[in-house]
Amino acid sequence: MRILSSEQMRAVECEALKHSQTYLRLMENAGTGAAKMIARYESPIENRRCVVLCGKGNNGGDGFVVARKLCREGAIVTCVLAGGEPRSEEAREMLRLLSLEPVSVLPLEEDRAQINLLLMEADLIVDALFGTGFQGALPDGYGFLAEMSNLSKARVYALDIPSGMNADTGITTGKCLKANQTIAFGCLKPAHLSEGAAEYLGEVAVCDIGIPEEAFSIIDDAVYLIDHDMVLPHLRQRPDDSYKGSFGYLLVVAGSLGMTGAAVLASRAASQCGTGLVYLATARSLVLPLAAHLTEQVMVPLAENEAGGISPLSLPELLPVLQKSTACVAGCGLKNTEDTRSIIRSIITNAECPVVLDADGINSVVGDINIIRCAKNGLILTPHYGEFSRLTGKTVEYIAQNRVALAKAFAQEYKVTLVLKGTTTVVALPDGSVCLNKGSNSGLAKAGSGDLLAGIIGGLLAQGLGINEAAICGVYLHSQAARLTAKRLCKTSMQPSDILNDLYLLFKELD
Ligand SMILES: NC(=O)C1=CN([C@@H]2O[C@H](COP(=O)(O)OP(=O)(O)OC[C@H]3O[C@@H](n4cnc5c(N)ncnc54)[C@H](O)[C@@H]3O)[C@@H](O)[C@H]2O)[C@@H](O)CC1
Ligand SMILES: [K+]
Repeated sequence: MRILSSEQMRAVECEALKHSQTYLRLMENAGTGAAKMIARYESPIENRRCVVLCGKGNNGGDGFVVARKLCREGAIVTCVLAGGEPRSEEAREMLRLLSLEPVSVLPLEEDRAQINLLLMEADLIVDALFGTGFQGALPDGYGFLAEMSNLSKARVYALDIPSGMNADTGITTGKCLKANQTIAFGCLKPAHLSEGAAEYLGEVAVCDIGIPEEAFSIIDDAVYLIDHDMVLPHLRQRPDDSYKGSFGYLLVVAGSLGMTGAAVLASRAASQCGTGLVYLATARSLVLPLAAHLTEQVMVPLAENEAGGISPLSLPELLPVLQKSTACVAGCGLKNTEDTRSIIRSIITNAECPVVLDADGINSVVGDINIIRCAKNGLILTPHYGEFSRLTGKTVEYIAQNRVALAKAFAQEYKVTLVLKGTTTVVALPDGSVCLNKGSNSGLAKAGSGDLLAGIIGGLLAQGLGINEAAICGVYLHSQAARLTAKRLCKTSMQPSDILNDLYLLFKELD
C-alpha cells in the first residue's frame, strides 16, 4: 500500500482530473466513503448524536458530506463551522447541499457553552477541521474544540488526519484531537506511520476516494507499506520432487562466550523458514554446548581467541564453507573486537553470495564504512537506531525523526539494502525505494529479536529470494509471527524463542 506526502497527494489529485475525475466528485467520494465506514462502526446509527467539526479547507468540505450522509442514515447531526466561509468552491457547494438537510450548522464563535454541551453529550464526533493542508499549531478556537472533544466520552473519527497533526511528519505542535479511528483518504500519509502519533490516530483505515490508478503513476518515489499482498508472491512453494540443495545453504557466523543464544536463534530461524541446510560457524569451545540446542544444523568449529570469540586464524576453515553457501548471516552474538572486524571484512570481500550483517557485524564496519561497497552479490544491514547512529554519526533522536530520509540516503549512497529496525521498520533499497513495516509490538523489545530477524532474512536469501525481497519478506514474517505469539502468550512474557515456535503458522498457509 502506498504512502504519499501531502504534496504528492495534491499532485495525484490534480492528475486525477486528467482521467475524468473532478475535485467535487473526489470530495463527495471521500465524505460518502467515510460516512459508510462510520455508520458501519457505529451500527445502528439511527438516532445517535453526532457532531461534525468542519474547518474552512477541503477537509471541512469532506466533513459537510459526512454530515449530510449520516443525517440521511438517521443520525441526529450538528455541524460546527470553524473558520467561517469555506475557501474552495467545492467545500462551499457541499455546505450548500448540507443546508438542504435537517442539520443545524453552528458557527464556532457563536455559543461556546452550547458547543461544549453538544460535544459532551455526543455519541460520536467527526473531526474535519484540518487535513493535509495543516501546518503549525491549532489556533485558539480550534484548540478549544480539540480539548473538549478529547474530554468527551464520544467516539472520535478523524477525517484523513487528526486536526493538529502535520500529515507529513506526525508532529503535533500544541493541541491535537485524539481520534479512536482515523480514516485516511486515497492512501496513507507519513503521519499515519509516525512513531509517537499512535495515541492521536487510534486505528487507521484507508478509504478509496476514486482516484484512478493511472494518476498514481506520476509518483516515482512513493513509499510503500509492506503487506500480505506484497510478500505472498515471493514466498516459495516447495515442490515435492526437491532435495535439500533446492532450498539453499546458509552460513551463520555467530556466537561467542556469553552470547551463544544469538547463534541458536539465528540458526533455528533460518531452518524454520525452509532453508535446506544451515551451517553454524562458531568458536570451537562453544560447539558442544550449542549442539544441545541445535539438532538439524551443521556445526563448523573455528579457532578461537582468548576472549572466547572467533579468531581470524580460522579463516582457512571458514572461507571454504562461505564459498559453498548460497547466503551468509554474520554478526549475531559476536563481540566488537579487532578479531571480529577482521573476520567481517574477509566475509564481505570474499563472499560470492549475498550477506546479512547484524549486530557486531554492523559495528565492525563503523570505522571502515566503505568496505560495504565491496560486497559482490548484495549486502543487507539490519541496524537498530543505536547501531545506525554509530554508522552515520547522527544522534538517535535525529534518526528517529528522519528515519525514512536517512535510511534512503544511506542505501543509495552505499548501494546496500538497509533494514532500519524500530517500531515501524524502514526497508530502504539501493535504488531509492523505501518500504515500511508497521509491526509495533512491545513483545519484540527484547534481546534476541534481532537475531531472529537476521536468521529469517538469511534463510530466505539462501533459498534464492532476491536481496530486496528477502529483506521485505523477512521483516514482515518476523513481525507477523510476533503478532501471533503476542496473541497466544502476552507481550510481557513472550520470548524470541516463542516467536520461533509460531513461525510455522505463516508458512502453513502456503502448503
Ligand atoms: N484536493 C482534493 O481534491 C481533495 C481533498 N480532500 C481533502 O482535503 C484535505 C486537504 O485540503 P486543504 O488543502 O484545503 O487543507 P485543510 O483542509 O487541511 O485546510 C487547510 C487550510 O487551513 C489553513 N491552515 C493551515 N494551517 C493552519 C493553522 N495552523 N492555523 C490556521 N489555519 C491553518 C491553510 O491556509 C488552508 O487554508 C485533505 O486532507 C482531504 O481531507 C478530499 O476532499 C479529497 C479530494
Ligand atoms: K481532520
